[in-house]
Amino acid sequence: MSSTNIARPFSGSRLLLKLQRLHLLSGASSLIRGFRPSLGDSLFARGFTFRYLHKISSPNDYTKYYIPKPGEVLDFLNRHYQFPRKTNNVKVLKIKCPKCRPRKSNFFSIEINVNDGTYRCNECMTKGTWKDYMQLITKTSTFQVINSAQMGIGCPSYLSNPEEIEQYSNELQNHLKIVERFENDHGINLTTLLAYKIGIANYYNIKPKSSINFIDQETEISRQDAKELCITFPRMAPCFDDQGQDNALRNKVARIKACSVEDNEFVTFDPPSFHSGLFGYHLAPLECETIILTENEYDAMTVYQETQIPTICLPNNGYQLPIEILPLLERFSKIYIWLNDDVQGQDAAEKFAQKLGIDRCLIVNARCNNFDGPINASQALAMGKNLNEILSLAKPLQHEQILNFDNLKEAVYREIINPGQVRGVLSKDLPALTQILKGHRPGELTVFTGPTGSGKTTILSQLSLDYCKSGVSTLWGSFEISNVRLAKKMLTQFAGEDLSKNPIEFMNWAQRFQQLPMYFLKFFGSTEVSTVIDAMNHAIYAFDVQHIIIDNLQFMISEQGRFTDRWELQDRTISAFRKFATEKNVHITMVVHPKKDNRELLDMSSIFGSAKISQEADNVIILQKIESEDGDERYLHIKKNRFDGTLGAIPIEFIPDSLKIQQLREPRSREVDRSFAGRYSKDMAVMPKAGTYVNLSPEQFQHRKIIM
Ligand SMILES: Nc1ncnc2c1ncn2[C@@H]1O[C@H](COP(=O)(O)OP(=O)(O)OP(=O)(O)O)[C@@H](O)[C@H]1O
Repeated sequence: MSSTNIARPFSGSRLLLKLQRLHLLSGASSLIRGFRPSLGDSLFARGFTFRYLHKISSPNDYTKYYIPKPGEVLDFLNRHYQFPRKTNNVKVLKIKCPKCRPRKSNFFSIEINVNDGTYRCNECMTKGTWKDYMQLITKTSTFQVINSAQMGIGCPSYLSNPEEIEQYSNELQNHLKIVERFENDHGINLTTLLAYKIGIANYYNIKPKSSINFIDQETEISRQDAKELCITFPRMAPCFDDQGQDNALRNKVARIKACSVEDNEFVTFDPPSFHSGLFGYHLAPLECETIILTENEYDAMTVYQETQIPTICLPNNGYQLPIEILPLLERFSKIYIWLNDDVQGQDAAEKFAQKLGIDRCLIVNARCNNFDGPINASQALAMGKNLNEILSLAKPLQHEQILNFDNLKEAVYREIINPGQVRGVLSKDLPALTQILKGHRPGELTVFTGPTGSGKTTILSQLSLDYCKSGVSTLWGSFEISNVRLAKKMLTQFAGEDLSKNPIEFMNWAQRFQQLPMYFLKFFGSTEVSTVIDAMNHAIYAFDVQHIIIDNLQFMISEQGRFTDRWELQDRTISAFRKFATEKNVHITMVVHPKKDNRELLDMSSIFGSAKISQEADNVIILQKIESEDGDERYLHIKKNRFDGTLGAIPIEFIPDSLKIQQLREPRSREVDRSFAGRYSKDMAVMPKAGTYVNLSPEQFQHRKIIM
């Protein structure tokens, strides 16, 4: 490869000027710090320099447009023991200055505005925005959230040569059938495809288990990779190329999303780990102030084709706007957010508007109050709607505490026509769990308990992976076992096989795994609740986390509260997590150990601590273990379900190779099932489908019988 074409990492003052023009300076310091000329010719070094943008995850990554939510400033101050004093102005509080050396004269010298978080010290004259204050107070070490790639699982560099990647778009015109398909199925014409640099390339092993392993002459296991023709959707990022003739700041491919031509369900990213870049970013000229953000590539191309306004889409599969791309959007003063006009899409749109700064965002509703209107831009085009008109009706996000009937009406209607989305994300591995709980919903607290070593972590690992594969961004707080052990368990479950028996497949599965929105807290053992909450807050802002698993409560608060009652500390902790789940609209699953007693079956009263834990929980699941002549039998026993009250139990079996559980289709021991159901006849009396006991309506309950 000739070195003259290599895009070099950012350096020099010219670059700083250009970045200033682009409003990218907040990321620039980290870029300069990330400059590593000694990396030589490695793929990592040959790639594009914007990878350095996502090195730092700290409050500094907040956009300058960020405005704290109502109550956020006070909540943060209390959590960090700042105990503010009142002033004559209700909007202004006095707090200590972290920069001034504590003296009597400068006590409470900072005045902070509780609405926007701006502050000023009357002693040292330091002043700044809310993000500056958060950074002053919070130690960066608090934000210890990592992903699987940072744990060494997966592949850090490109799968293909970055120079080859740049050529993919030239291939499109050799595949006219694919171009025709875009035109006929989506109304997207060749000019638009070329503008977005849509390409064609071969990728390997996109479909799970598609490669073939065989033993060659030397009796070594080899693998034959399965080739897949893919449509490529490039994510573009600005890159400084000072080897070029005009020293220009260009847009280069930072990452590729490749979708199988045969079946667009099969998708891979190259490189697999996240790199900051956006589909269609290059279409926004330097002076451009407005941009549209859509859900996917098809919507982006449709909107651009119809409006000629630069349009980008979310960079990953699912509702995630990673913190690394915020600097790319910093230069726009107006951002239209055009996601699906349904419950999940509008929830995400509001969250993104908050993240990007509500004052510069407008939310597009494709339906435009028309109940049978289109759900997204692609449908709007297919229905012959005028996309410019839809865009012109976009509205800013309402202040959270001011709701008028119109807002409510639209939201209620969205819930009525999308009951499935209200019920939550379905479990693919355990349909019986969906049958009882109806789905995995944001804003809820699930308490999970069971005897020691009965498989709680194993089941939660599997379930969290199950939801994560459906796009639920997940954060694991494993306070008892190390993240590496947990990730190894999860990877085995993800592959569905014992990879130690088939190590040749490791890299293939690891690459897939690292593309999931799965994050881990680095804390281990006893950790202060406020520190954990800070990190959870950060993970929600940075990675749009929707599900948080705490394993387990006792380990997290062990060695704390020595002088206070342990039960009281536990109650306070559970209340804090309950409040957090509701306020941040995330699902928290908390593992709580049971009390030590001799009962064979656990009950609500078996949960360690006071009754507050089960009162605060929306769902209580007990992993029951019953000894029988054929070994032990386990059940997932749903003891509380605030959503619709359905309770039940699911007999499960364990598959040691994949470390997964599955619901038992044929009861192994009828006697055990009969005795279990007998004891819990209030919760369950009938077996409507093999493998599940679900409770009955009061009328049916009169005539209950056990069907086996
Ligand atoms: N249903 C099951 N049947 C048999 N073995 C299981 C089952 N589930 C998990 N195991 C195995 O039992 C061991 C302990 O599992 P796990 O760590 O998930 O239990 P736990 O309940 O979380 O433990 P602890 O109470 O220590 O937190 C693991 O080796 C796991 O592979």
